[in-house]
Amino acid sequence: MTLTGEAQYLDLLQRVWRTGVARGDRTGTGTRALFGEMLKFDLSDGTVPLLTTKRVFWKSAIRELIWFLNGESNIRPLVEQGVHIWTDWPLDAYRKASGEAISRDEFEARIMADADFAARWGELGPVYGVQWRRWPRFAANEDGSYRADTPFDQLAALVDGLKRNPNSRRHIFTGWNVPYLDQMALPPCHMTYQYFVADGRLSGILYQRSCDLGLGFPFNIFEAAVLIRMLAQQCGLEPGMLTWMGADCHVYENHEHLVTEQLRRSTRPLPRLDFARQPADLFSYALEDFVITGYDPHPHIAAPVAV
Ligand SMILES: Nc1nc(=O)c2c([nH]1)NC[C@@H]1CN(c3ccc(C(=O)N[C@@H](CCC(=O)O)C(=O)O)cc3)CN21
Ligand SMILES: O=c1ccn([C@H]2C[C@H](O)[C@@H](COP(=O)(O)O)O2)c(=O)[nH]1
Repeated sequence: MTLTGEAQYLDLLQRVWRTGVARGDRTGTGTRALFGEMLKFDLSDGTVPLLTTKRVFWKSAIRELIWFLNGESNIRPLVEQGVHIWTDWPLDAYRKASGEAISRDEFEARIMADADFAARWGELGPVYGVQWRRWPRFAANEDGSYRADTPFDQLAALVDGLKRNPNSRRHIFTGWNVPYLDQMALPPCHMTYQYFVADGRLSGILYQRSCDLGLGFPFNIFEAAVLIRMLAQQCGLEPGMLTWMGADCHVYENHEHLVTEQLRRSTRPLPRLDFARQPADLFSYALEDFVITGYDPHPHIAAPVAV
């Protein structure tokens, strides 16, 4: 039987948990993993893959997506909006550098209160937003040396390309800027996006090199779908399919309670997304523009994030 929608995710979660290979990992937590998986979500009926077998904080996800689209790389604007998902990495760096046993709440309070502190300690490096909107670019001098040129806006170029040349097979953007990876708090996980226009519909593929199925996936798949919807709205297209390709698909060993509980639950209909208005461009959306209806999830399941 071919699984659709959220059932595919639950199936993957179960297969990874039951049959995944045990692997040590960078964080020291331990994972079970399968390599090379694909899931497909039909967006053409207006629904979005926002999981129903646990509550997903979709407003945080949209705020993160808007933060990427704004080209941001500092946690301060997220923290100011009550989004905590990126705090642990700068917090860990600060604790190691200062030796202070500062709590997460205190750290976030300082980030909000003190702009200089935020500039020094809230920075994630040239992560997603920077590469999406300001990929560094160089121009050759006559003597063969290079000088910095204006950065390249991959997202603006993508929208332009989708409008001007829908049949192109080159509608791609990526955060994987190899020489800058070691300056990033974390190299991109949802790293490459490609789009396809046919019969007036926009489809997309997300290639994710590394996926925390418990905590990362629910945000990643929803944001990838929302981005297709935004691009489609901007380009006068209808939504098509979202294909998700996961390379290292893992479940952290300390997420057993999440897996067990979530697999016990039955899926409910996926919610739909509508837009309250048509913003002028891809970079002018606000949270209020996203109207989610029919979201009736099972309760949230808390799980620790591996840092
Ligand atoms: N191990 C790991 N997993 C990830 O998913 C992940 C990283 N690291 N590092 C970078 C980003 C940050 N992202 C995160 C980080 C934390 C949550 C998280 O804790 N989510 C909880 C609570 C959300 C909230 O409080 O708003 C959840 O239940 O969804 C989700 C995504 C995705 N990424
Ligand atoms: O959007 C994201 C960001 C991160 N993750 C997960 C995947 C891994 O568990 C970690 C990153 O660790 P690496 O050692 O760099 O692979 O974060 C995610 O699922 N989604």
